[in-house]
Amino acid sequence: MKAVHFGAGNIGRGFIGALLSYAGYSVTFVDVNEHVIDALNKRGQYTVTVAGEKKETFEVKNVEGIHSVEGESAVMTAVKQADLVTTAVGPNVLQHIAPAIAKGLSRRDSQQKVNVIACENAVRATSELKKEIFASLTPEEGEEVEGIAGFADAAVDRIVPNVQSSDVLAVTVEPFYEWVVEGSSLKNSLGVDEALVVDDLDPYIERKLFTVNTGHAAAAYAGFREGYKTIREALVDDEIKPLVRAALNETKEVLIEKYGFNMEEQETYIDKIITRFQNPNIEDLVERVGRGPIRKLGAHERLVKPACMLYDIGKHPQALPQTIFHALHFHVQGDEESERLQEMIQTNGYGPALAAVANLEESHPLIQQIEMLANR
Ligand SMILES: NC(=O)C1=CN([C@@H]2O[C@H](COP(=O)(O)OP(=O)(O)OC[C@H]3O[C@@H](n4cnc5c(N)ncnc54)[C@H](O)[C@@H]3O)[C@@H](O)[C@H]2O)C=CC1
Ligand SMILES: O=P(O)(O)OC[C@H]1O[C@](O)(CO)[C@@H](O)[C@@H]1O
Repeated sequence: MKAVHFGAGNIGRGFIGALLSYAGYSVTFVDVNEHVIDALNKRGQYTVTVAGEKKETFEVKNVEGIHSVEGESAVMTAVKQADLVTTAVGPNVLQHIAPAIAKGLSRRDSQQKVNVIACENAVRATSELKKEIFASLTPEEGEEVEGIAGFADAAVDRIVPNVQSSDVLAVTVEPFYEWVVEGSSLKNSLGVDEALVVDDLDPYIERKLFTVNTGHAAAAYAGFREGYKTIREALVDDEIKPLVRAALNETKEVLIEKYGFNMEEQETYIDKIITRFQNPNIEDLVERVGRGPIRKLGAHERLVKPACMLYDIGKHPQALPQTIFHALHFHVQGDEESERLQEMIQTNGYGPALAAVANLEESHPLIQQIEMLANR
């Protein structure tokens, strides 16, 4: 079985690539980072360190790389021959890789099926990728591709921090992982026993995004504001851990209301996730977890969406707006979104800046609450 995976970064190497290789796929990584691609081709394998109570390492074998720009025709050929195409490039990059995937898919043998799965932290990222792919195809090509390619949405959960190492391929992961794939869209069997294939992804993706990612963001943005370097340091703070829990209690209400999750199960899920954030064997920087604040403050994202859902049912969230207010202070040199956000705030103020990035009216109660926090 052949897989082509776009994005040989933390999740690409530390989670999806490793899982696929273990399941028997040969994995061709496509990336813009030539050092990573050269190293993959030179060595054909890399080391993953699992940071549990005991550190364990294993080798991911049967891998190679293609540079996405220089190797454009090789990318097309790889997609043309693949059984599976996956991505972990970041939701905003999907539009840039879509044309190459479209080219490869449109040149396939019409009998040979393929699955496409975007493994990004976003609700229904594969559906977004599919739209971008079809935008590059003629109606005839689109019809052909629709017949042979299964576009399955997915949720990915594993904390994979940045590591400082002289080995460009080295990656450290937490022991926990969960890959949930919506089975109804698959065109053929995924062949990965570790993947959880479900009929309806919505409850899984929203539960994950509004618990793991909301909680992580709450720790990162409050931690950044208080001057902490890592998530673990932030969670030792007397005020930050209660804020994270309060934010997750608010998203818990949304999840119970929308999907009927069991209260106790959700509380156990929250406890487990906070314990994962505090993993003493992982150094995860608040700058990594908070990166890209404009995307994270989007209308369908981990902070604004659950807050708005609470207002919609007549509730008055406190911890989520407080977290959003912290997020509006996130400013890291080199994080282009954080720099742009600060410029927007300086020009227009907190409320209008949030209204613009979250696509809300300035009269929305969340914007009013942010203005109140800003004027305190
Ligand atoms: N790191 C984590 O703990 C988790 C990350 N995710 C999601 O996984 C996705 C990737 O995140 P990470 O692996 O952490 O980021 P990363 O920055 O480590 O990896 C992204 C990779 O994509 C590559 N890339 C960028 N533009 C490209 C292009 N045009 N063509 C090909 N490759 C390109 C980058 O060079 C990089 O190697 C994101 O959507 C993130 O939300 C999801 C769960 C956990
Ligand atoms: O910043 P992104 O793109 O969501 O990806 C990094 C993510 O990885 C995690 O650390 C673990 O899933 C998230 O909480 C964090 O948001």
